Amino acid sequence: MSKSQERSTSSATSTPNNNTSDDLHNVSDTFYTSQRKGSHVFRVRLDASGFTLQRESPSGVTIKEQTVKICDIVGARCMRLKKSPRSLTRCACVNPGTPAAAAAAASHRKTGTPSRCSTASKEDYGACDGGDGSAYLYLFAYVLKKKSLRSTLHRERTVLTLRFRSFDTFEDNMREADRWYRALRWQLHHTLEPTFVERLDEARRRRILVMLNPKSGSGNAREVFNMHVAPVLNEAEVPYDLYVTKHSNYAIEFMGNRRLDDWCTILSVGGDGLFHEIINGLLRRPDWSQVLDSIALAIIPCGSGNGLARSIAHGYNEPYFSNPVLGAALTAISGRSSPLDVVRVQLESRVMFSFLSIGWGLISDVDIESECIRMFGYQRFTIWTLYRLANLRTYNGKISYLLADEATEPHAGHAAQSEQLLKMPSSRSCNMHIDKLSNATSYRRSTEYLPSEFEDVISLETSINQSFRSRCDSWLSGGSRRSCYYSISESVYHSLADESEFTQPSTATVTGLETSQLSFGPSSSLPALDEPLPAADGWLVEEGEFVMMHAVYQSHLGIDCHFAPKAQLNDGKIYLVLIRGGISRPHLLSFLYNMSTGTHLPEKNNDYVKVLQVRAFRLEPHDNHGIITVDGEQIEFGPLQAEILPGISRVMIPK
Ligand SMILES: Nc1ncnc2c1ncn2[C@@H]1O[C@H](COP(=O)(O)OP(=O)(O)OP(=O)(O)O)[C@@H](O)[C@H]1O
Repeated sequence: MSKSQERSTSSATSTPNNNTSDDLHNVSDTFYTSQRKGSHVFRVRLDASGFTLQRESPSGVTIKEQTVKICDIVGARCMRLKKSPRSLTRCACVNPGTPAAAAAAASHRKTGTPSRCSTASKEDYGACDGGDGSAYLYLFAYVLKKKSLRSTLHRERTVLTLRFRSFDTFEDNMREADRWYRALRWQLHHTLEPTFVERLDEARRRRILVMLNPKSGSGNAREVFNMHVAPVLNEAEVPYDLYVTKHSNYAIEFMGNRRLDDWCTILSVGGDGLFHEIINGLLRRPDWSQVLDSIALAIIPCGSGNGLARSIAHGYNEPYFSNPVLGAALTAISGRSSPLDVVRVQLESRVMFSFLSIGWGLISDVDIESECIRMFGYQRFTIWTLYRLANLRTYNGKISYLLADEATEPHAGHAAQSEQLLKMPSSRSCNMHIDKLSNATSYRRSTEYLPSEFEDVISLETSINQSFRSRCDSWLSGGSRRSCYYSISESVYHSLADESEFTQPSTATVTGLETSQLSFGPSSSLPALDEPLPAADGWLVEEGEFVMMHAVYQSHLGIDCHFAPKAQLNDGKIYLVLIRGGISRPHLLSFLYNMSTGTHLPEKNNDYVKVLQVRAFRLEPHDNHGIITVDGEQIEFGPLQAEILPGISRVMIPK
């Protein structure tokens, strides 16, 4: 690139001295690009709305304007070496011009893998980039797009690259890039809720506790996290501590006993069962109230049901099916949360808490009995439903309920008083980094934004396969002089060598959880389970033969089961759906079939199907057999009563 094509410094905004806060954080500059027909000019501006790129023709006419919205941007990096096909060729790290160098460069181009320079030491960089003192700012965004008019929205990774080369030395150029970087961090910071900024210090502010169940769903949660979640956390510079569960109830013990004040988000990587354990662990703490106030929960759907993840995405119009994990990862770092209703469930022997559903009869039978065909993934539910339709069972029992106030207002307050913080020793961390990933990355240059000849100065790239970025931090460490400053290598793995108190399942504790009456979380406002429910208090009753009862408080029970379309995360209502014995098979089949679209519920209750919006209910089965589930997990069979605790916890929601 000739001097005349370099970025003009005179067009840059003035240096920060004596500027107002807005001037400091709204930066703008002019970038020039090289091409045969002449240079093009880009006016680039960063403000509260995001990055705006205004492309001008050589004659000064604005040809196109694009904005990368602030809500779609996750983070940025300043780096020295631009990772481009050209630099790959130049940086073959063997003698340039030799057949080996040419072969290496060709191979890098073909596979899209980062060149060896990506992990080279900083000394190598000087040699590889030919002494170029440019600094680069990479901006990572996930932009909502449509492939075609008919297709649905999906998020596409977009990397905007700005090259700073006005100054003679790399240090000066890097200082300029850093100014943009800091302005962006400031703008991003101001999109966060107070909970995520009012922490003790910067390091703890957005730290995430990741709890991962390696056995959930088809057993690939670990790979999903490494390949698709860790890269996004790295790009956003959100540090995390990863714990891998070692046995059933591990998360309950962990959440119930550990000090949690290092984290402001708990990210559950697994299915609804793991999330259930996390909620129950938190609510068995004496300080449950403070903890639920200061920690938001998030979920990466890796289970077979994934009702909560689907409900959150649905509630906020976040695309789900195109890439559920990406959407959930972005949600986990969005800096926005919503109160979440939790239901207190009183069993004969213990109390538990639920965030999704309580079931008795057909759907619970399918949920549990289909475990034996788990290898079919989500399809197991369809297969077993058809089987159970052919062999329909009914159950005898009594269901009492208190109707919810139609005009119930969501509220986020906690009813009960909290006690002293439980002080537990900190977990030992083994400081292991995430497994190295080997796969190639396929980059697509977004022609929609910029022609490829502009790549010298400014470029936007999109990628479907994001695997290489998971080592973004170590790449930085290897390649950037500023690596200490930018690396977020403080993220740690705790699972493999962690010989903590949770290494072996504690039979005593687990058994204790199952059987003993534990008093935790908010207390009940209902009569005891063995006491009568007075009609004078508003209790109504349904009694007889039932095909099923399902009480649901999220819109979706699974990715494909839109069970309670009206339900919201925080509406203070339980949607109690009753199907009576005697319903015809075609009627039942139509009900089950339409659950995927949310059109299964009758507009008006009829003799066989009833939908009741309640705030509490009691189930008293008259048989001594059957399956009862809470959040999709089987619990002991017997009477139970449940009441809604509106907005008692918080979940992360999309921006
Ligand atoms: N390391 C582990 N080994 C065996 N079981 C585990 C382990 N960790 C957690 N579990 C148990 O696995 C159960 C199911 O986990 P999870 O909900 O993550 O997956 P899933 O059942 O496939 O998903 P869904 O609940 O959405 O159907 C949890 O209730 C938990 O008790």
